[in-house]
Amino acid sequence: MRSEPVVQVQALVKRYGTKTAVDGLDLVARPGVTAVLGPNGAGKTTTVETCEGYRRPDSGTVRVLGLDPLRQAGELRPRVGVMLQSGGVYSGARAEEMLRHVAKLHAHPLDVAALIDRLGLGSCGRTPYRRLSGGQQQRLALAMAVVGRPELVFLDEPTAGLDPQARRATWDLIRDLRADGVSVILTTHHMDEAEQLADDVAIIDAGRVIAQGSPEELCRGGAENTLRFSGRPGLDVGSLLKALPPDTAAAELAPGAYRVTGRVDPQLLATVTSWCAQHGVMPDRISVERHTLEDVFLELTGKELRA
Ligand SMILES: Nc1ncnc2c1ncn2[C@@H]1O[C@H](COP(=O)(O)OP(=O)(O)OP(=O)(O)O)[C@@H](O)[C@H]1O
Repeated sequence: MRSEPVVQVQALVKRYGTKTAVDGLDLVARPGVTAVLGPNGAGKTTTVETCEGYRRPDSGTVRVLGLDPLRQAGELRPRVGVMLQSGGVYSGARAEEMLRHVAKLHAHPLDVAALIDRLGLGSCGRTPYRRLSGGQQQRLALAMAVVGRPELVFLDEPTAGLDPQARRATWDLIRDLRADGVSVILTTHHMDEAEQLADDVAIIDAGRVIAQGSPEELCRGGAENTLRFSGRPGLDVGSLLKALPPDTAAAELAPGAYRVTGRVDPQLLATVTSWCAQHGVMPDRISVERHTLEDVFLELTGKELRA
């Protein structure tokens, strides 16, 4: 994979009348899968549509594969796949015909039949677009975005409203794209999707990127994690605390149910189990609750992700 950024956005500002939708946004996406997360109205779609060349920045610069999406659109178009939420499709066209048509516009398209099968669209290949279900339309839009073997794909909420099976098929397809060296910019409302698929996550709020990093980095940088164990009631929690690093808390929440909060790393786990061994305690259950991306998001934005 090339290591130069696939998308570079600098100081992007985009206003709609008096409303500033994007407010000096900086974003660098490297090869791989980048998830763009943010609460409703944060400016995700506006940013992505500017990268796709559908919107003109009021100020700032946008480069996609090193090119200007407005001035170099002709050069960029065959190299980039875009999944449109809706529209742009003649409602009477049949699903398979449409996909074959898009495939023909590209020099080295994917195998259309295999892609149809892959996305579970086999039963509706001859169905006119307007008669497809919402989920089928969405999978077709995904197929149309990737069939040309682009170097980079923009996927705007690709699994919104899909059933679990279609969602898994979409995830598998995105993983395969990544393995083939295709970069993906993915906006999503699903934290688990970002955690599962993304090499890098950018959290957008009020028109700016407020945090960016791998899911692990973001979760590590966030608040404390929790370790729970159960043992006999009435253990000397004060003595356990003395064995633990400063800034760690420990408590017996209910008889025999203990909770340790702090930076839970392998060393801390080892300290707790060795303290138990020294005190003749056999913990019958021990668990670590990792801080999730959802927690980080909530802490940073103060908002729930879902609408
Ligand atoms: N065409 C438009 N005209 C006026 N205001 C707009 C337009 N498009 C978006 N906005 C406003 O700009 C802000 C950012 O919208 P945008 O769609 O980029 O956010 P988003 O993060 O994609 O939100 P969502 O998760 O709800 O899709 C919102 O306040 C929205 O209402």
